[in-house]
Amino acid sequence: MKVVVCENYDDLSNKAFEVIKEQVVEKPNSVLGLATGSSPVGMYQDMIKDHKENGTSYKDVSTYNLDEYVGIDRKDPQSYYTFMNENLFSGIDIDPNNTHVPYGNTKEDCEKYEDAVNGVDIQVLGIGQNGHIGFNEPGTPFDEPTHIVDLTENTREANARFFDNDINKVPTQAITQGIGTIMKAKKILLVANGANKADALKAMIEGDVNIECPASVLQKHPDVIVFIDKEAASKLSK
Ligand SMILES: O=P(O)(O)OC[C@H]1O[C@](O)(CO)[C@@H](O)[C@@H]1O
Repeated sequence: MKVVVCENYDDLSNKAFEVIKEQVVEKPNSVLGLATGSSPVGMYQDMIKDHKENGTSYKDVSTYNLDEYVGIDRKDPQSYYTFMNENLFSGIDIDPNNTHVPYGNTKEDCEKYEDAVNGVDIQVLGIGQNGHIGFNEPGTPFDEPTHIVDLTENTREANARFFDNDINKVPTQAITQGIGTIMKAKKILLVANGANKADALKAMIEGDVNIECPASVLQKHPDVIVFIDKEAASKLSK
């Protein structure tokens, strides 16, 4: 696992963007695994800016997102489908038919998505304060495929900021790629910033590989690059 401590959020976003750009320029029909949450927003802004200024094209790129709330309308402003359209897809030349965000709440919905997610070249990840990746909460087996998950109180509290600061408005379940799905990606690019991620990053990078910190599984992946700011790195021993 390569860990790069960056000056600040803009710096880490830009470094992460450069990795994506290199991938897409080298292989125009790349498959990107994408994440929501606030962490990758700066990287998405850099992708949009670069597309507009330098013409980097995403027309042959396919994307598969990690997760979506259960029971939310796709057009809801807080759905991850809306998030991706607003924060990335509408700003680049990607073919909407090549973008995929999971949806549904049945075993069949999960199996269908699991079968569709194939050949991901780079998987972008954020990390939850409790070490979750995608919506794989602590205790999730490492070989789990796409599944429906009950969100923890901690995750719902962290996401209440998007729901008028009212935890009761935060959905209680999500559909998420499993850790087994995520680990199949050829390369993993994790971005995180802020002191509230410092414990999770310490457990992910320096802790035992343990299902209590889902992100610790990344220690077993052969090609992981982590871009974090100084605050997020503040609890690392070196
Ligand atoms: O980037 P944020 O907003 O801190 O979120 C971190 C993680 O939490 C989630 O948004 C889910 O709660 C993940 O999708 C994301 O990786």
